[in-house]
Amino acid sequence: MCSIIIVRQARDAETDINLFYFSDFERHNAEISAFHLDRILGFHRIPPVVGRLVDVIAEIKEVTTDQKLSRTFFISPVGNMCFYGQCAYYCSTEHPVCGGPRALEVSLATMLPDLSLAPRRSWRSPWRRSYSRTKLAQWEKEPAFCDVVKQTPPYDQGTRLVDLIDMAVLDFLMGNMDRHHYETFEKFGNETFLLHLDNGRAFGRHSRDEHSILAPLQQCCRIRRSTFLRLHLMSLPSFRLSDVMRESLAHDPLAVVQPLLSEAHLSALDRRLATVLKVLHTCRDHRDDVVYNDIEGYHEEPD
Ligand SMILES: Nc1ncnc2c1ncn2[C@@H]1O[C@H](COP(=O)(O)OP(=O)(O)OP(=O)(O)O)[C@@H](O)[C@H]1O
Ligand SMILES: [Mn+2]
Repeated sequence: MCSIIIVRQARDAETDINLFYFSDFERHNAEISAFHLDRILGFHRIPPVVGRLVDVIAEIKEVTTDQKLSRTFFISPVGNMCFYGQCAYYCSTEHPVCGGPRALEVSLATMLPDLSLAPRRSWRSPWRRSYSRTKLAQWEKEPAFCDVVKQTPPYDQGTRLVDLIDMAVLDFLMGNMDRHHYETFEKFGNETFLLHLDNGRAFGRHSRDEHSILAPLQQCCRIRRSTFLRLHLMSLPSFRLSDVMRESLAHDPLAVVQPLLSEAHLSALDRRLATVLKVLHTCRDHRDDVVYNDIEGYHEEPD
């Protein structure tokens, strides 16, 4: 296990609407919830992430061999054991990580094989956001941007484009604007799946939907048939996405402390799913090449 994210924000707090997405905190419950959502959507592209209650004193302070980390522990005015560690941003007394008084919620991600055994390649997403407060990215200015992408390797062959659109659907549902890159295992070349790593900035807002995250779907009007069928299934009352997510997240060890996602975040999932299906409906009204058939021999199609 590796890749720890620590609780920084109350579960119900919404990200400040005046913050750029790149200034948002990363949330441990978002990493956990993203793993569950990715699996429920049938993608299986996020390595398992699980919640744990860690004892700040017994499991960090008393066992660390890192002198620099050790020196950042302190007891807060209300008697909680806190630390701030060493990093470029948010590592100061003003941004402490505190136990209550010593228990701390964290997420742990399954460690991928070492890079020496399974090298990975990082790809810039064509729909990445500009990291500037003033500049627009090319995809925000050009309505026919997808036509360019479709002719550009590796998106001109195989499943890469529909895989990217799967990732956009996942990100729209959980409100993740922070998908600038994605990774693949080098060994499989371009005939491979995408890894959906780094989901800590998802589930920041439940009262707003960020439509621009859906740009790849909206601009390309293309989707895997398996994804389309799964989305349709999750919109039916007996398989409602929010219900399946609630049930799935209840299995996480942290669920006994408090639900991993608040009800507001769960119902945002249903609302956003309806939006994705609406976009697909509009696409299918205008084009007949929307559905990429990745499951031959299955004949039923939802409306
Ligand atoms: N489960 C994992 N196992 C092994 N390596 C991982 C895992 N998850 C992420 N990584 C690697 O750790 C690095 C940082 O991860 P991540 O992107 O989540 O952090 P970040 O601080 O948000 O980075 P960035 O600023 O690039 O967005 C990346 O190089 C990624 O490949
Ligand atoms: Mn990141």
